[in-house]
Amino acid sequence: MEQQQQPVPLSASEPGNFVYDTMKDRVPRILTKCIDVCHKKVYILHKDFGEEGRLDCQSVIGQLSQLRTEIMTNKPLTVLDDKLADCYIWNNRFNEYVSIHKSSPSWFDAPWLYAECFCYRKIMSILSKSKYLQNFDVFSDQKKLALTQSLPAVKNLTEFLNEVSHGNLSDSEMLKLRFQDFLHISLWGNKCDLSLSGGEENSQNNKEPHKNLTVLEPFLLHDSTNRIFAHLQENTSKAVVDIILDNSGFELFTDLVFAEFLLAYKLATQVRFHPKTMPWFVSDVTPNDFRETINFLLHDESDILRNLASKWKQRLEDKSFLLFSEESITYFWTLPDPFCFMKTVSPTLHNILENSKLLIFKGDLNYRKLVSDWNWPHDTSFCKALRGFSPAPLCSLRTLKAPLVVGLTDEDVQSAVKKNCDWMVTGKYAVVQSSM
Ligand SMILES: O=P(O)(O)OC[C@@]1(O)O[C@H](CO)[C@@H](O)[C@@H]1O
Ligand SMILES: [Mn+2]
Repeated sequence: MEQQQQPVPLSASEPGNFVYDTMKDRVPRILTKCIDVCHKKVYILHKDFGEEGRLDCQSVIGQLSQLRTEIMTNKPLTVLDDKLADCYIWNNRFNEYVSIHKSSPSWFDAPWLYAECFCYRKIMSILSKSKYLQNFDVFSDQKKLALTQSLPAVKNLTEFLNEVSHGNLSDSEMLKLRFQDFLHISLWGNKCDLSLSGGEENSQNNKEPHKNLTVLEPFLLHDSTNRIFAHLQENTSKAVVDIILDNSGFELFTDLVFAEFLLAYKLATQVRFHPKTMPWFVSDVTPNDFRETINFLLHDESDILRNLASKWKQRLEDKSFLLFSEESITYFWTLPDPFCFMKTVSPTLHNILENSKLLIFKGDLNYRKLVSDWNWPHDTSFCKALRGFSPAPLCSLRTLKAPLVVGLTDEDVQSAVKKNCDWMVTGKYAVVQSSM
């Protein structure tokens, strides 16, 4: 029996793979877009705040440019000197790394999860120290555009939800089929991600996301949907479901629609949403994005969208939708830590999740953190890869955009490799995996 290698964290230390290309090309390209966005602010800040405003903006641009150069030339990461609540935790991670490795982490040699997350935390640090850009979301315009360009799909999905709501789902088999539809629509909504696209527009161009879902089935390498449905059908008296969100725009809309379906058909009594506490991986949802999305739909010219958005506004008021926005709870989601550290690092959040009936983790970065971003053998069980993280029954709805995956058989892997050598990193393939 060959001794299985101990899995290790992915890193960009070896050229010629997706992780290396991400740090060498895609992350610098995302930073260039940030710099361009800030350049457009110089004129406005100069007009509104004179020379002081212009200099403040130029200083941010200079620091972002320096960050980009440091990444591209594999310089060491640094400690942070901002006043944000999690600053000490990041500096603890830096010092822990130095004490183990006897040298500072560098952008290509540090674990990829640490380095990539640190890049977005560094952007936040630079903006937080500026006088006039400290609350500026440098990704805001890209996230707004992603939503407006997905409007045709948003409208068609709303019509589908209305049709289903007027249909008869008393039959459990019909309910299961519609559950499958809305879960899969939320899953495939994860393709709309601006980090993988390097910030390039990546909205939902399939205008009828609820049709031809069967066409996508060959790309769904593992599907625990029925197991998840069975779990939600058990004792539905008090059923809190948590959605740990990923991308704003179309994906957020599909998550809201899925949550609406769960509540309308009594598969949940409350849905709690977990956004990121700061702008993250370009398109990840902040509390502001969540509120602005509902507010944007509230003012759409179509009454079906306005009606749905006003229902969701009401749900936020009656708490059947609950949005976590308090930084003392949300900060964990933007740390570099694998989720198996949550109980120690953020016991408050872990306690909250322990009251859940089901935790739904959306997207690739959350998957990476569920499995510690380690290069596990593909046939490692999903539960083993969680390394003991289980505050409640959980599942992951993930389109594959990073070179790691667990819970697959050899034939699953071989058939995907045959079709597309980049099968793990294009977002074309997906898994629905659960701890149950
Ligand atoms: O979490 P998401 O939005 O599904 O994907 C995030 C992502 O685009 O960024 C990282 C690479 O830059 C990978 O985890 C993945 O490709
Ligand atoms: Mn994302």
